[in-house]
Amino acid sequence: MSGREHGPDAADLAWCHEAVQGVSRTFALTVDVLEEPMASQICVGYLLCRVADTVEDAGHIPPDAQSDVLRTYRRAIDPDDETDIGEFREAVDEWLPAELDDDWTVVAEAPTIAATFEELDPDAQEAIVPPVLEMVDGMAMFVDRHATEGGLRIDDRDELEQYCYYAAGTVGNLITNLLTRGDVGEERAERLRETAEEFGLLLQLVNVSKDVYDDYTEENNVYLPAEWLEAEGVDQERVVHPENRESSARVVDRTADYARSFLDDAQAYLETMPLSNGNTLEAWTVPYLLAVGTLRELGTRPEDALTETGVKVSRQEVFAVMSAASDVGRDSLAELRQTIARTPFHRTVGSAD
Ligand SMILES: CC(C)=CCC/C(C)=C/CC/C(C)=C/COP(=O)(O)OP(=O)(O)O
Repeated sequence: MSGREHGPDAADLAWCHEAVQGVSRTFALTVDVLEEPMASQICVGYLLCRVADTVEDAGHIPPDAQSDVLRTYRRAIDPDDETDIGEFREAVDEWLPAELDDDWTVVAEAPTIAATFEELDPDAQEAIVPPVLEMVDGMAMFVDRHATEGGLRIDDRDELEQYCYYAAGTVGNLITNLLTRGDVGEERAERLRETAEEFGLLLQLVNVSKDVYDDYTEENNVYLPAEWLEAEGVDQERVVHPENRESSARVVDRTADYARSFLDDAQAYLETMPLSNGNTLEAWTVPYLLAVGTLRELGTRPEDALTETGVKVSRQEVFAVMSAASDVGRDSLAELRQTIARTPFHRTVGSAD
């Protein structure tokens, strides 16, 4: 391939940047504050992940078909396999909703994403492919495992951790592969490899804790472990039933606590990350601090994760965090984390700037 000389088609790359804005709050913010070439590499790498994630989350595709489509996608991404991305596009065609939302537009445009990917620097492609393949393998495995239940039903903490690894730990590895190209010392690279998965787990577990209602009602997935729900006397199928509100909320609490156990490793990652090839501290500090804020909100009203109300930090706080992250230094991360764990950040900002 002659990617090095030409680089991605400008219109396709611009489309990828626009697409990421519609599908992930985390990566919309992140890609915006990365510099080139990292911004485009993370953008395209994440879109490759997002195609698989949308197919996996699709409640309307029967598990057998879901798993077939995921495996076709895997073959199309694998450079050692002849399968063309066009075969995936054909396989998924019958499952595309009549009206394409942002997520399904990304699935339908998988050939554009793959073509853009193939024009990235070869070393970036090599960094991105293995974690994407691992993610797709894991997702296909989970779909097969829970085929008879029609949606995912996580059994216990180990299975929750395994799921979060495939959904987000692999993304942490993708980012780390990109960041550790070139001359990053071996010790530093090792530290990043030791904490990357945990960063992904933190973000995914925050999503699992706060999105219980939407995950169940829109995607027929229950990530709160059956074992933890049973200990509170709740059947997994009745996780969002009003009569179980208090008991399920205790499991939301427990899941949020589990997420908190990964905060130190995520912070260590931020403190270690090289700021080269267009990487910025700001890009990954924003999702980290927003996770801290979301965990604070979950701590005060876990029951909102079980209703349409949902749990999230306010827009004012998002803006305040983004603004603080734009000139954050590694040495102020610990203090910012402590502040946000206690109080919505926009209420403290006067003293912060
Ligand atoms: C080493 C390192 C930096 C690791 C972190 C890896 C990482 C960013 C993983 C993705 C986690 C995630 C939950 C994405 C989607 O969230 P979302 O809230 O954007 O998705 P949504 O908007 O679709 O809900």
